[in-house]
Amino acid sequence: MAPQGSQAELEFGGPLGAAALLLLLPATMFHLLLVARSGPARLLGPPPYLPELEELWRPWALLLCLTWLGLQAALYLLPARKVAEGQELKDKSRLRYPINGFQALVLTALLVGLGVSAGLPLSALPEMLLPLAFAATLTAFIFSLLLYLKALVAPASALAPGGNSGNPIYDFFLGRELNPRICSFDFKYFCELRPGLIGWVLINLALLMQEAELRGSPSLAMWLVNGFQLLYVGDALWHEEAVLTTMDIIHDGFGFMLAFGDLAWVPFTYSLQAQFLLYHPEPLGLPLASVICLINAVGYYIFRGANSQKNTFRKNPSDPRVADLETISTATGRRLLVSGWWGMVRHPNYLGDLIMALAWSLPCGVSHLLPYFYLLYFTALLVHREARDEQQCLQKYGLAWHAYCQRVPYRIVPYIY
Ligand SMILES: NC(=O)C1=CN([C@@H]2O[C@H](COP(=O)(O)OP(=O)(O)OC[C@H]3O[C@@H](n4cnc5c(N)ncnc54)[C@H](OP(=O)(O)O)[C@@H]3O)[C@@H](O)[C@H]2O)C=CC1
Ligand SMILES: CC(C)=CCC[C@@H](C)[C@H]1CC=C2C3=C(CC[C@@]21C)[C@@]1(C)CC[C@H](O)C(C)(C)[C@@H]1CC3
Repeated sequence: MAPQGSQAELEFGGPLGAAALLLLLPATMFHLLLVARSGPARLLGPPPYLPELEELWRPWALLLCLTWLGLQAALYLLPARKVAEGQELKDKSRLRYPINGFQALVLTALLVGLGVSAGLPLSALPEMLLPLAFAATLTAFIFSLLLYLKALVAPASALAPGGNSGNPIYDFFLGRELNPRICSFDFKYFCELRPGLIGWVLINLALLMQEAELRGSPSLAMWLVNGFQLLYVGDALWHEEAVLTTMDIIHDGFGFMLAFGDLAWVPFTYSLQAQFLLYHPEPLGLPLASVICLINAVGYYIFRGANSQKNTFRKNPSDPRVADLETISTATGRRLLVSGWWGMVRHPNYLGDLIMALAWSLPCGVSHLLPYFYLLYFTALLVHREARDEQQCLQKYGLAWHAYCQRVPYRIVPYIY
């Protein structure tokens, strides 16, 4: 049986914060979906109208959602080019994970291509976003409830460091079990990278196709947003193994926050720029488009460089690509990089990610705040995430972390933050 009432410090404002987020996150998502299609598209104003339950709840939407999850689960179960080992767990064991996410993306693209050429009306998807988002939210709620119940019978060694406070709302939100699995099927790893991320680019593509139907061809702004975000998703799946060292996989339990985040929030709010462009076309000239591409390329260069440098170093510190970098030792035996990307700021990967977020919004112009929602939300998420990670690193590395902070004083943006 799981121990109750763990003494770990509560995050996200404790049970009250978790209860507020349980309501606020879905409400924000529906607000964004409604506002994006409204004429004024005012992020901060009231929604244009409140939809009736009949507009949200459609059994076919739930069926479509479950079919999508089933398809992605089937692709996950296909033979993988590689099986990777995760970080060492409390009981000293390591879990094994299939590396076939990019293969799932390519196979999904082939299936969708075949479907479209056989008459599948993909461009009708944008009209279905509201009921689909409702179905995805419902799925995430029910799924999180099942995960919570599953954790009741999990051994103590399988529980996450947070998410086991004894308060049911807080634990339901944060997630109790670290790596919930049935046989070798890992629910958190599966959800983190596949249905939501691939769903996001599919929604983007449907918006691009509908724009082509409405206006004769997709706009340059729509091409850029689709291209940038496809690069981001393709990159995540290509470097799938790197997700095994992220905070979500190593530290966070699998509860409502990640289930809703992965299955509903990512596909329906990360596609906001493309949604906005469908209803609010933005003329974009080649010179400005080139500058925006350059900004995205700089962001991607920093993001990929920093993430790959850390992953290479964590996998094999004597790899020639990182062997010359300066490091400091810690009492745990693990070393910390203090030169290269990780000597510039303490989270260079967040900096690159934020620069890309700016490039995704710029094609939408500056007439509305709405397309900049992702940048604002993401800044808040990463600042909060950075603080959580600092806390965890301080616990892990103690004095060595202090030394690293002295050596590299800025967190995300050099000389600013
Ligand atoms: N698009 C989105 O919505 C989101 C994207 N992201 C992206 O996901 C990626 C992963 O982010 P996240 O999991 O938060 O964190 P990181 O990948 O930055 O991992 C943090 C960990 O890296 C290790 N580390 C920190 N400093 C050093 C150092 N100097 N040398 C060596 N190791 C170090 C520590 O773990 P240890 O020492 O134990 O290895 C630390 O806990 C980022 O690129 C982020 O931008 C994140 C959230 C949302
Ligand atoms: C507001 C809310 C619902 C919070 C939940 C946060 C999640 C949406 C994000 C937490 C960490 C994430 C990561 C990615 C997507 C968003 C979530 C799930 C990620 C898969 C995006 C692609 C990147 O390349 C990545 C693999 C590094 C990244 C990992 C973290």
